[in-house]
Amino acid sequence: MSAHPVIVAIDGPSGTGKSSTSKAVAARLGMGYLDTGAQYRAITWWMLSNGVDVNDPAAVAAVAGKPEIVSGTDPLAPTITVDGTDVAGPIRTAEVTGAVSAVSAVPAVRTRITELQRGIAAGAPAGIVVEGRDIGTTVLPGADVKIFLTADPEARAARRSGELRGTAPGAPDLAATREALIKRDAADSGRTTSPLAKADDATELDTTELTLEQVISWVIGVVEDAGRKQPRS
Ligand SMILES: Nc1ncnc2c1ncn2[C@@H]1O[C@H](COP(=O)(O)OP(=O)(O)OP(=O)(O)O)[C@@H](O)[C@H]1O
Ligand SMILES: Nc1ccn([C@H]2C[C@H](O)[C@@H](COP(=O)(O)O)O2)c(=O)n1
Repeated sequence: MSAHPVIVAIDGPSGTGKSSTSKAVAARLGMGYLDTGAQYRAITWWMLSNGVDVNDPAAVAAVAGKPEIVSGTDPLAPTITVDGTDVAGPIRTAEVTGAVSAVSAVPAVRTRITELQRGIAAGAPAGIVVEGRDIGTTVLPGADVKIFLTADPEARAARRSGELRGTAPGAPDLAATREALIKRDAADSGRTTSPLAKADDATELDTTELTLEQVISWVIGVVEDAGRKQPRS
């Protein structure tokens, strides 16, 4: 048996396949799964729903401790609630996507959400795959496995655009999707507190030319290797 439940950090920009890969890896290995972007989206949704000016960092910071955000970590049925309300749908609107980078750049928001994430990871009995932007660098610097996924903006925009066309009538075209994605990456990488970044000890995988199944298999291989290397108890 492993000395402790394995913790896997998967970071990278939007559309690189973090969520799809993390969910599948966690499900196949019987681990928990945490989508940290959903938590930042949830607090952003709450700010917008409560009339907080998301472009005023002081106003956001003043109420950052108010909403109660609860994440369910079953990879086959991940959930997210704010003050008891299921927000899995509302957090994916264009309005939330457009505001989330500003809200998540506020240090008080990051402190609050980081504490939440660390608590969830520490309490995961079978280990957990945590995906986001700063998991390997800041949230869980001691993670057993750190992976940083990348892909060309064109591939990422095509993936997102296909996904949006399938679910949202009147969704933005490929060029608009690419532009929005690059803008969000720049904001997430450029913020002062805990920006999107590869940890020095993370392994980078470019997924541009890979199928989702190839990425999943590669990550499972890395996680299984790390489990084998753990000291036995
Ligand atoms: N290697 C791949 N090849 C083709 N499509 C992929 C690949 N990886 C993911 N996808 C598809 O791309 C879309 C975006 O993937 P996913 O949501 O997992 O990315 P993400 O990195 O979590 O993005 P975000 O940070 O914005 O949530 C999904 O429709 C997914 O099925
Ligand atoms: N660890 C994280 C995860 C996410 N964010 C912010 C920045 C993203 O643009 C936004 C939404 O994430 P997504 O749902 O697209 O994965 O949340 C962050 O700052 N740190």
